[in-house]
Amino acid sequence: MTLLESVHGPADLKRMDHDELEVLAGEIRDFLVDKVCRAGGHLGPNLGVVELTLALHRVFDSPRDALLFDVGHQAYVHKIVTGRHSGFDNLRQLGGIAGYPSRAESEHDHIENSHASTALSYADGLAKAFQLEGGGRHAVAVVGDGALTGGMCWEALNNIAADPQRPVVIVVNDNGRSYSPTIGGLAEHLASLRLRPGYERLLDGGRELLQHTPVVGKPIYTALHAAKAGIKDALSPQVMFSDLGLKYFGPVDGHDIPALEKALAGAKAFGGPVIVHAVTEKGHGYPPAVNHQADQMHQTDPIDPRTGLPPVKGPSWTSVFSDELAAIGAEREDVVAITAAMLRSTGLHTFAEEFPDRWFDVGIAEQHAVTSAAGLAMGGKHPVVAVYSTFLNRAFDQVLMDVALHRLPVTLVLDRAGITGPDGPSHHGMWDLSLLGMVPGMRVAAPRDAGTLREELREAIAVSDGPTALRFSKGSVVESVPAVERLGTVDVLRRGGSEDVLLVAVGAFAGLGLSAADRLADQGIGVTVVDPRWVLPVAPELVELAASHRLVVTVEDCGRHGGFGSAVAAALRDADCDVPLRDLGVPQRFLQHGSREQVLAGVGLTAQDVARKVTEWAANRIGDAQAADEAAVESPRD
Ligand SMILES: Cc1ncc(C[n+]2csc(CCOP(=O)(O)OP(=O)(O)O)c2C)c(N)n1
Ligand SMILES: CC(=O)[C@@H](O)[C@H](O)COP(=O)(O)O
Ligand SMILES: [Mg+2]
Repeated sequence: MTLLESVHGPADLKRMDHDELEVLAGEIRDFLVDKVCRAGGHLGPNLGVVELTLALHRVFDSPRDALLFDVGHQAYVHKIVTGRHSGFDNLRQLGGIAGYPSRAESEHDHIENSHASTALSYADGLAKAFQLEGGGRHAVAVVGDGALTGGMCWEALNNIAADPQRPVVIVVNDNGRSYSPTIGGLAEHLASLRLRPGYERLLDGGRELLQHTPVVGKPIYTALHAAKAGIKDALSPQVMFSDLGLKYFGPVDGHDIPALEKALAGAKAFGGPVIVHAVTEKGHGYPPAVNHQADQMHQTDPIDPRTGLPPVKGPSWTSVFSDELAAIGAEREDVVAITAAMLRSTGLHTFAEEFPDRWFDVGIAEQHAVTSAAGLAMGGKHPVVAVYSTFLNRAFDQVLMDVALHRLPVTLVLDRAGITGPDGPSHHGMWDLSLLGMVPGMRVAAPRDAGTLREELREAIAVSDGPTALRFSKGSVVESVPAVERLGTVDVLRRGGSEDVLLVAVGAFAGLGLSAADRLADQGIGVTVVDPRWVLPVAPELVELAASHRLVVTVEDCGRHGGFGSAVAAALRDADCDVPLRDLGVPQRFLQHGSREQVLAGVGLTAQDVARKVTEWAANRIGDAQAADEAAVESPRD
């Protein structure tokens, strides 16, 4: 039996000596490479926190002490040592263990939200609760250098530092990177701390040396001790944290278990707000990750563990956007690009390489990204802010009040819109249409293929009197889903041969709509399928089309509450059009992880499901409508 197999909980770690822990760390690394290469996941971040996680579980007493992981993508080791290593064959798969902490999986898990920069706020709240309960428990937040660039962290630090008697342990997992190297003044400050020997370590070393230096040692030590404050400021510019009222321990080698345990034990005993600055290496121990130029295997699809290479894939929504924006950038020098620490994964890297002065990485700070874009627009630029759909949630007020209120030409590009799959409930991009539908003057496009993505991106960037947004899915994209005609902004993809059913398919669901129409045609139900292209506001041509059919069905890869279907229903009401409408979309629930296809099937968003539902509705509605037509003929109104 390996040491890893002998670990069923943190207590097993506390029984090990440091030699055994070193062996265990090696076994965990081999385990991570093997399992994550097969399943995909966050290999780099987790390889970087092996020793840190072991030390945390040896010094603190989870779950009595709360170990909080910011984002949570780096919690695989935590899961391994809390009795879940057997679940890694199904990591991030339907029914398998989640890629983030999961309260349903373990009492050791707390934060399920994978949105960054929240852990310190949770820690502040938990510390207050522990204090009210009489103390004795520790709130320990592990936050990356990237997450620390998020605004919520600084709101939390301000509060955490407010009470010097309230223990909060903040462990900064500083590997110098988000996906790519972390940017900004804070990152520079952390780097300056990393480059200086830890003040405590230097003091310990000096004390040791002087106490063993006969005769002159003692007076020199006494003099140095008197000058301690000045030495401290000079040796390690930790003043930012200490000026905030936070005790600082570090920098500590994040791969040295004894050193980590010493610092964490000191922090645990301190009894107030304290920072332990652990310096780690993303991908540590696995050269293909350490040397991975783009992002040190921050998040990887299944790869060959020997080569570290993923399978070659076709064009993706992101790659099409990436190339088209760069082409637009060559034509429009007012176009600038903004990323929130996700340059490559949102496809802005091509633009950045071609126009090095016209792109900005703001850190994991979507709120700042949007309002900074508003500033750029006020300055005569046309900013393109590329974020994952789900991360736009935290910048809603900035979109509403900093951009739309001023009718500024900012274009939001929402990648990973709709069900994403393996990253679970806080990553599905199922909120954007409901949010943006509330924003006066906002225009939202949902391309259905590579061709319409290029076209609608250009249309969006051509708008100068207000905000626009584009939303598209995660993964591969088809080049073309052809239209038979265009009515205003609406593309007709298929004429149903009758006026029975109008099926309005949003974005990537165009293919789904056409497949459902094929099934319905086999049953003799004529379905006209259209792609609205610009989904918000609802186009008048769509209302006209609806009015000429007996039943309207909308299908969207977004939450139903306040989504596109709701907007169409409102537009029909406003036009006094009483054609019955049924809206299909993602149910307003938190949906667990699985593949995109599995999650969609789980909520009835397959061609078969859509065809079955339309059949039921059509049978009732069309029958009713025909009966009403016949009645009208027999006894015309007076
Ligand atoms: C609000 C938000 N924006 C973006 C992301 C995407 N994201 C996931 S992990 C990550 C980088 C985190 O860097 P860091 O905190 O340093 O952790 P590391 O991966 O280095 O361990 C980003 C940008 C996110 N999870 N949440
Ligand atoms: C943790 C995080 O927010 C991302 O790393 C997430 O895993 C999205 O990954 P994709 O880029 O594969 O959608
Ligand atoms: Mg980092």
